[in-house]
Amino acid sequence: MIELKDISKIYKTKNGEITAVKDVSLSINKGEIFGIIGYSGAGKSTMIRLLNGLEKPTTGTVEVNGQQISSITGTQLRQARQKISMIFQHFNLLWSRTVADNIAFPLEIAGVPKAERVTRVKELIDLVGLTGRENAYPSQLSGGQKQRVGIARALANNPEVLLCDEATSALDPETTDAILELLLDINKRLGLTIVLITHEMHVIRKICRRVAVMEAGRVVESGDVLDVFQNPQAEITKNFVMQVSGTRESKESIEQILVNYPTGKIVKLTFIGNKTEQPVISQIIKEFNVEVNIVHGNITQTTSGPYGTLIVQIDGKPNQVEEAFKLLESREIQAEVIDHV
Ligand SMILES: Nc1ncnc2c1ncn2[C@@H]1O[C@H](COP(=O)(O)OP(=O)(O)OP(=O)(O)O)[C@@H](O)[C@H]1O
Repeated sequence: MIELKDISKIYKTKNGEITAVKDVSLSINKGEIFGIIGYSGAGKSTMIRLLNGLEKPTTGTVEVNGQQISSITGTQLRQARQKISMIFQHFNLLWSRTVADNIAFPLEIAGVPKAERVTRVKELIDLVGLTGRENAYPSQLSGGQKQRVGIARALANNPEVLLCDEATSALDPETTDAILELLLDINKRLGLTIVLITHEMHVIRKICRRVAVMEAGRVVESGDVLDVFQNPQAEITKNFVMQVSGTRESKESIEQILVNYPTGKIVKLTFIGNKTEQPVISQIIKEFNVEVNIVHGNITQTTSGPYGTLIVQIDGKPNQVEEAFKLLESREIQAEVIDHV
């Protein structure tokens, strides 16, 4: 559906060249929700602009829905862009138009006749849950409602791809979740391909099936969300995963435990899928006569299943601790010994 091949984007500025995107190759499947995560300056916005043809890559090719966006121009590009819609962090609504008229705007531009527009706007208002608010102005809406208008407007011309540029970054956590649920629902109902950029792992965890992690213009890691959560490779990915596993907060407790309990091992266990439901801790206590102190525990849902982390101190005779590790390994539970913070 979307193919990025060896993309680099170099901006020429007064102060020299800036490489915003470097050697990126990515494949995004039709109908999937794909996340691109990175801190500020990683190159995410540039990636979005390359995907919708607002920027041309310096090298490499961008193909969307069978069309090489990176090489077409003029009418051809305008037509292709009608099938690539976008929602924004600050909604970008027209403040002097009502909800219904904002949603009708792209239909007017596409030359859709009035009667058809009215029907379509009604459908879209129902789809995003804004029934009853048709005649309100953006200034009378909450942030979540504004983003619902943004989503309805983006869907007006039946796009194939929806690009989400930090679409929930201006919203509070509850509203963020409601908007992410709506995106998930739209993805399921319409089979729409969604690419979202964010700096929040929570967003990735909640709705993406696959993720690419960007740092300094490069994709440093990519794969299925659960795999990346269970086995993050790059340092930056580990930091992002800590955002959802809550292990960052437990740093102090681990420091304290290392001081208070110099014996035994502090271990981070990572469980995924149905392994989160196994009673392994009670089993290692019973079978190997080890002591287990729980330092931190957390379980969250991803679209591919649950993901849990548990930080424990395991103490006992060395051979028994070793046996306990073997049991964990045989259950495919990842155990990582933490010997410093
Ligand atoms: N039009 C431009 N001209 C010059 N440099 C640019 C331009 N657009 C982006 N850059 C630079 O490219 C790099 C990547 O920027 P980009 O906006 O893509 O990152 P980002 O991950 O989206 O970060 P943010 O969330 O802060 O926008 C930055 O160093 C930025 O200053």
